[in-house]
Order: sequence, then C-alpha cells, then structure tokens
Amino acid sequence: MMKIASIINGAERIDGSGEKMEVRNPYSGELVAEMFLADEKEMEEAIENSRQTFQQKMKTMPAHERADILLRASELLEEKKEEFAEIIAMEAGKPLKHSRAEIMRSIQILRFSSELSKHTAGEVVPMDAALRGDNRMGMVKRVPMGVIGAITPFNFPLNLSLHKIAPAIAAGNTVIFKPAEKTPVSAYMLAKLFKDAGLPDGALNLVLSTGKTAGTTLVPHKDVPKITFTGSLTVGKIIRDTAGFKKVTMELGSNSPNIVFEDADIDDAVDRLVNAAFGYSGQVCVSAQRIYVQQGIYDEFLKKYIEATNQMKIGDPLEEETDFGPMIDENAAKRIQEWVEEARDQGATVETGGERKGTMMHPTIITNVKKDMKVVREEAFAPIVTVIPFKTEEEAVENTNDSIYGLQAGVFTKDISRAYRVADSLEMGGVWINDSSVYRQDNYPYGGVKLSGLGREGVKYAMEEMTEMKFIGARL
Ligand SMILES: NC(=O)c1ccc[n+]([C@@H]2O[C@H](COP(=O)([O-])OP(=O)(O)OC[C@H]3O[C@@H](n4cnc5c(N)ncnc54)[C@H](O)[C@@H]3O)[C@@H](O)[C@H]2O)c1
Ligand SMILES: O=C[C@H](O)CS(=O)(=O)O
Repeated sequence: MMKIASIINGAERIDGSGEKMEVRNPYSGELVAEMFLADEKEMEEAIENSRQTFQQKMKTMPAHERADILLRASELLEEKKEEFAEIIAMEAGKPLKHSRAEIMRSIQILRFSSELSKHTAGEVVPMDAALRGDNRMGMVKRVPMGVIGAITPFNFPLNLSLHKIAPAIAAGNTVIFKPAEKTPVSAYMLAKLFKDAGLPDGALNLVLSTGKTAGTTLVPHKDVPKITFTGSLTVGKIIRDTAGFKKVTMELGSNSPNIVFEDADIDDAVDRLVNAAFGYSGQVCVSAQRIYVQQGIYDEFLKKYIEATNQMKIGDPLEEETDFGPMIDENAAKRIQEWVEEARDQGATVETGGERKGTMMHPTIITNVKKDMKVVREEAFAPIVTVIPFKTEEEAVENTNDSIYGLQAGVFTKDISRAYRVADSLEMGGVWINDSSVYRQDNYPYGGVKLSGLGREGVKYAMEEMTEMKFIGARL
C-alpha cells in the first residue's frame, strides 16, 4: 500500500495537515493508497511558491529547454507505461486495455506540447494598413500568464491532467495541480515523473486536497490568473461564480447524441456505439447516451446492438480480457440504478442490463423513452444508453439539439451532403461523421457549447488559452 502526499517545491508533505483519505480499488475494495491531504495553508504556500518559480525560472526559461523537458517526460512515460496503466486500473477501476489507451494518448500530448513549445510565435501586424500607420511596426507576442490552477476529474486521471499541465509548461507557466480525490496516485506518479524529466521544483506543485479547499483557496486567489477545470456542471458553476475577474476554461458534461441514418453501415455503427456507450462504464463526458436510429433500420440496429453489448467481457479491470468494469463508487452505481428504475416506472423498456451488484452496474440499453426522462435529459455518466427511433433528418436534428449540453455528436451516414448538412445544424463543440461522439484525439480543438463548457483544449488551443497576447509597437 502506497503513502502519497502533496509535492510542493519538490518536497513531499507526508506529515501535512494530518488529515488522511483512503484510495480504494472500486472493483475489489482493496486499499490502493493512503493520501495525506493538504489544507488551505499548504495550498497558499504552494501558490506562493508557484508564483516565485514563475518569476524566477519559468518566465525566462528558453523554449528549447521547455521542449526538452516535455520530450523527456514523454520518454519516461513510455518507459513506465505498464506501471501507470496498472495504477489507473486499480484506482479508477478502468479496464487495463482502456488504461493503456489513455497512456498512449498521454504520451502524444507530451510530444505535441514539446513540439508546440517551440512555436508560440505570435504575429506581425501590418501597421501600414491603417491611416496614420505608415512608418510603424507592430508585433503580437504570446506571453505566459503565470500560475495556472488545474483542477481535474477522476475519469481520465492522466490524459485530462496532461491536457492542462503539458500545454501550461509548454507556454512557460507554472501549475498548481489539484487532481480528483478518487484518483490521486497516478497524479502523484506524474508529478514525480516531471521532476525526473528535469522540470524545476515548484514549476508543477501537486496539491492533494479536497475540492472544498481548492474552491476556497485556489479558485479565487489573486496570484492565480487562470483556472482550467474539467469536471461536473455543478462544480463548474461554483467555480465560475467564485473565480472573479480571472480567465477560466471549463470542460464540463454532456448527454451525447449519435444519429444513425438508414444508409449507414449498421455493423460498423453498432461496433462503435457499443464502445461509445459502455467504454469505461460510460464514465466519459462524450459517452453515447442518446442514439437516434432511423425507423427503417431501427429493429435490425437494436437487435444487433443488444447482441454486441451482451458479448462484452465483464470483470476485474486488472484482467487482460476485461472489456467492462465497475463504476467509480457504489453511490454512482446506486444513483444510476435509480434512474433506470424511474424510467421503467415511467413506461420505458429495459432491453438488457438494469441490474447492479455493488459498484458493478450492468451495461443497460433502454428504449421507449420520453424526452423528459432523466435518462435522456440529464448527464448519466454511467453505462446506460437510450435508443430512440426517428423518421426524418429534421426530426433527428431537432431531438439532438434539444439539450442543455453540446459537447460532441456522432453522425452515421454514407450520404456526404447529408453528413455535412447535419453536422452544420448540430449545436455542438464537435461533430464526428461516421464515428461516434466518444472519439477524441488530442490535437484538435475540443470543448463544448451551451452548458458543456467554456473555451477549448487540444494542445495548441489550450496553449492559446494559457497565454496572453502582448502587443509591442514601434514608431520608426
Ligand atoms: N468536457 C470534458 O472534457 C470532461 C472530461 C471529463 C469529465 N468531465 C465531466 O466530469 C464529471 C465527472 O468527473 P468528477 O466526478 O471527478 O467531477 P467533479 O466535478 O465532481 O470533480 C472534478 C474536480 O473538481 C474538484 N472540486 C470539487 N468541488 C470543488 C469546488 N467547490 N471548487 C473547486 N474544485 C472542486 C474535485 O475535487 C475534482 O478534482 C462529469 O460531469 C463529466 O462529464 C468532462
Ligand atoms: O471524459 C471526457 C474526456 O474528454 C474523454 S477523453 O479523455 O478526452 O477521451
């Protein structure tokens, strides 16, 4: 059993405030680690140290040095990928095959960040385009903001943390990293990995605290000009209300839709949508929650979809063959079971699944739903999916857009004109044609409209949000 603690200015705070929290394997209940929690005083100390490290080191560190550190971090992660995958499987209950996929993406984020750290160039402004601008020169530089507060969720503990930390460092900032309480072990290992990669002490301060401590201390702090948050809408709203006059990036939730038209390759859509709904037990912000299927293929799609879902191997995340594991804790599983029962009471049909044992909620497909049922309207963040028939393209678009969320959608069709027409009509941060809402790679702008978020991640775009534009003009 590991003992882990905050790492501030390179030093582990194992004696910290005295308060401790256990990290348990959501599948077996075994103790994975004991975490020493930082209190508000330690958070304050970490912020002051990050401020000084920015002023004294990171602000002036040349781009080639930042690039080398990020590249070295990617190499170290490659070397330690099995160790990280096992820890994520244990602390998050994520099947090993999915944990490995997360590490593979994390390595790429570090590589992209290393490359892009050499290209935060800014631009030259054509000053003579304006009257009075003759004999003037103007340039826009991209400058780091200072201390970035990075608050992350449990579901992709490495990948989503690196989507904040790596671009922040690439742009020359320092970071206060506040990971989720459920998954702090991979965060602790990541902080150590950066130290081994040569990142100066204090450039990445890991603060293992409760959300409450982060909310009262980090979020409103005058020396933290930027908060980048990934998590629930509920917490996102609190942060937005308390951050005051600072910049915030918010990657929030969704009840992601997918539309399958009659001309789609049904087997391919089935295959992709099984993973989209049930990968990591649906605890993915872009999990397929609403699948709209055109009437002519509805019965065939549903039959094949149920068959494919029932073929998943359910079990221990640490076993190689496991496709589907537990939810993060029993409360999460109980909540979703209640939602399923409520839908059933309101007339829905549970085609498969619906049962729960402890943290294990079985993959659940629900039909005959109405649009105001919780399972359709609210973010489930669980292994449930609704399958809903539609007649026309207009109806599919209207139903899809009928949500407070707008993160990513999938559209399956062989008709290229319809594909682009529908993609244009959807109120989403991103649309995939012939892939599902869950597909993401780490170099395109990713984020939501409506209540799914503010701003964008994806290394280049996160770097833009973690730098200020500074104009410098000259009269010649
Ligand atoms: N859009 C995206 O990219 C994306 C990605 C992953 C997860 N999510 C969303 O995250 C949610 C699930 O993750 P979760 O359960 O870890 O989310 P959560 O909102 O409960 O917690 C996220 C983080 O916020 C911290 N926190 C809690 N209260 C806080 C407060 N008052 N002030 C500051 N920080 C606080 C937590 O300690 C944790 O580190 C889902 O809604 C999911 O859709 C979104
Ligand atoms: O949970 C939502 C995340 O954005 C998924 S991913 O890590 O980006 O694939």
